[in-house]
Amino acid sequence: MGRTKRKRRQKISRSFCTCGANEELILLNTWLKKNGVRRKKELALAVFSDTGRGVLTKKRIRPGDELISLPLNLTINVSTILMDRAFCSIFLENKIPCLSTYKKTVSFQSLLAFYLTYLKAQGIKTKWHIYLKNLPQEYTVPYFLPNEIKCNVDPEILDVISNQKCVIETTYNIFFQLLKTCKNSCDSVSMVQKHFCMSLYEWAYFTVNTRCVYIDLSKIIDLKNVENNLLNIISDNTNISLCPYLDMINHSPCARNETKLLVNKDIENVKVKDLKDELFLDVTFSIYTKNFFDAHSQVFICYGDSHNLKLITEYGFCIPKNDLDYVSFPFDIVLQYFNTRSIKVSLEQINFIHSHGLNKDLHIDSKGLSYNFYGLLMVIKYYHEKNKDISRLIYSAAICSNDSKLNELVKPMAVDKCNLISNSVNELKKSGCEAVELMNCIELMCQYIGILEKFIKS
Ligand SMILES: C[S@@+](CC[C@H](N)C(=O)[O-])C[C@H]1O[C@@H](n2cnc3c(N)ncnc32)[C@H](O)[C@@H]1O
Repeated sequence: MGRTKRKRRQKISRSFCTCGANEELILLNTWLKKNGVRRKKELALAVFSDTGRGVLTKKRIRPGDELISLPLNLTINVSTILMDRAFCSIFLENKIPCLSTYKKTVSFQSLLAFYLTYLKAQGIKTKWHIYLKNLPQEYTVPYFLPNEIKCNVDPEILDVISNQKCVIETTYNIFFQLLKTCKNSCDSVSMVQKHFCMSLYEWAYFTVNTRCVYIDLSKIIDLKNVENNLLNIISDNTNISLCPYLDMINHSPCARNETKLLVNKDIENVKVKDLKDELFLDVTFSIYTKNFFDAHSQVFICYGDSHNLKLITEYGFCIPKNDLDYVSFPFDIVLQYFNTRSIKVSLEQINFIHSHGLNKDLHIDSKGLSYNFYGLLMVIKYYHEKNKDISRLIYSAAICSNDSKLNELVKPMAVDKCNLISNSVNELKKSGCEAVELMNCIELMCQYIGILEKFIKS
């Protein structure tokens, strides 16, 4: 390749602009440095044309390199909440006996979101205000789509949104009630009482959803033997934390990384009552990459092997032509379909299907029918045939699943679904709405159409 061509190519691949002059980000960098963040000097924040804001490396990065290391007290984790006496008082000094009334009813994610609204309400009075200022103002998840658009969005996506709505509304109502009946009237509590509203809570919920990192603190803090503690209302584990700067790194399915918690050996099983901010100065959370990154390219980590339904609904972005995508067929819909085609399914067959778990994970992906879907169709087609040991047949399906008669059995259903999705996509395109969250839904629905068309042609 000649020099001019090489230069032109470099220009094309450098589709980003750095954020060096952004005042908020300069403040964030200064604050992080002052508080002990260690990160590769060559990392800088930049806005990329394809992924938006992310982390750029100015020099080549190699597998094994540490990207960022944060002292634990520079992350917002379960101990941050437990050490915040005023925040805890909302639950512990309340007219409602909230630890028993709401015992195991609130997910840690919801509590962390509530804590974020509490911090946000403090304005510049919280030590986190520079971090909070640099968080996105809004999120591109379909949860925020207007109702008139949602009616044409795929039911799979709508299912996730409706679960999110249910969790958000239930926990919002609990926190709203607790703020009303809280007996502590210190400044920080009054501030959150004044500012707490649904839009702030939704923002906080999706901030946590899109940015949290898994950190298991169970070896450091004794979170089991706690009575009369805010933790009593938590229904799940507390292993998620907000990590400034680390949460600026975007996702790539090809990225590989690992995290390490480096703990001073004196710190072990600390009792909740003994928690102190200084304790965690010597505990650091580090992330290491296992990839090469060229100079002047974006650094990525992997948020987990995720199909687009999850990426779109939980994180607000999608990966084009994601191999992990699949089209689901709920069992009751499949049964309805058999009914309309006069394909008889006996009670005996239904029992067999349930006892072998073949009523779950029924889907089609780019390789064809899922194992369970294939097994289910075997039961439908061969269960009553003499000389066929159905259990053995299902077992053999794990090794070889190329009975084209079984595909034919459900192709009309795939055709119907494909047409339905195509019509909905056309309606969505007609809406004129160009919001990222809608474009992502359309991308996923088109991916579903592609998967189904391939299956129908097979
Ligand atoms: C942990 S944050 C990463 C930093 C974020 N871009 C920012 O500006 O603060 C996760 C969010 O970044 C965006 N994101 C991450 N990976 C992406 C990708 N591959 N393509 C597009 N957006 C991505 C999504 O909005 C996601 O919710």
